[in-house]
Amino acid sequence: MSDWVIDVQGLHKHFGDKHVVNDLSLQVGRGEIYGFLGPNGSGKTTSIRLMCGLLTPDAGSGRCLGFDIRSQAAGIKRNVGYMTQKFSYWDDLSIRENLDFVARMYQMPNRIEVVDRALESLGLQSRAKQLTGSLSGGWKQRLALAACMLHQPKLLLLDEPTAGVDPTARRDFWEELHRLAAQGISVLVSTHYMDEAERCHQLAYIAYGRLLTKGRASEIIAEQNLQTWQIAGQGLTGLSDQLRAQAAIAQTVVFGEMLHVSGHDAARVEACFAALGINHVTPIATSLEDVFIYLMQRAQDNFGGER
Ligand SMILES: Nc1ncnc2c1ncn2[C@@H]1O[C@H](COP(=O)(O)OP(=O)(O)OP(=O)(O)O)[C@@H](O)[C@H]1O
Repeated sequence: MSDWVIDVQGLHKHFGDKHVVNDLSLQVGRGEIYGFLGPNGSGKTTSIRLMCGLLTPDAGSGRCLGFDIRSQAAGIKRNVGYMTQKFSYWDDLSIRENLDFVARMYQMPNRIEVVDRALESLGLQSRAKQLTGSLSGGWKQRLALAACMLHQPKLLLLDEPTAGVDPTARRDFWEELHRLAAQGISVLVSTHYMDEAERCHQLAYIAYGRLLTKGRASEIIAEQNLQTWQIAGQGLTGLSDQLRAQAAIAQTVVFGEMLHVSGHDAARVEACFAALGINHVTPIATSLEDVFIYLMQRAQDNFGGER
């Protein structure tokens, strides 16, 4: 048996004539936090569902927690913790009742004890009787995480777990994920947040159903071989358009009062700056966000019309 917690090859899934997942191969190791990124509708949720046996692939094969994703889906479902994109607990049940419901679903013999332990680790014992609907977004996400950990899964599949949650609550949530990873639990997590992507051990970027790149953040950045400069100031949109029209400029992105300009050939990019009389330019490290914007743009150019 392979050491991978997730090991899938060549997965394909169509919905009607839409090719939603196109040749996905992915491996996730023990204790690894694996980030799954990509624009809306790129196939992240569908991929997660294929990997945990909730959907059957049209083609491809693989294992999750050692179970075959096609023939042993029930085993996977019993052994993973899956946090769906939408909060899926009952607002009009108390916190304890929601946790107890999940413990019943997993037919846990020692329900009261398990729920008590979860409440304690959440620091919510004193609020156990509070209606779940009255919790803040951040607390709801922590409750959802605790609920999908009740049966002590070795793998968590988290679909945009922190969407719409404030930065402090997101930070707390990620600290918890790292604590779990340090205990050997693997996490596959989809996100749109760059700071979260940077906190993952491994990343995969998917667009139009295809995996465009995977690896550590530093490897993904290095692989694109982009050099980046920053221009500070006002009225950067006009300058951005002007620069983007130059063949040597691969990409320009405005971040508030900063413009990031990227290209593959430093001498040619600097020649553009000189020709346009731009002299307040600082070379900076290319960020993960620069690279993802670049990959997305190229994906649109390459196969944007296919789906
Ligand atoms: N059950 C379904 N039937 C038909 N089409 C579907 C179904 N589920 C997803 N799709 C379509 O498949 C595509 C990929 O959807 P998916 O939810 O996997 O993307 P995603 O990357 O998770 O998006 P987001 O970031 O918005 O959550 C979308 O075009 C979506 O409308």
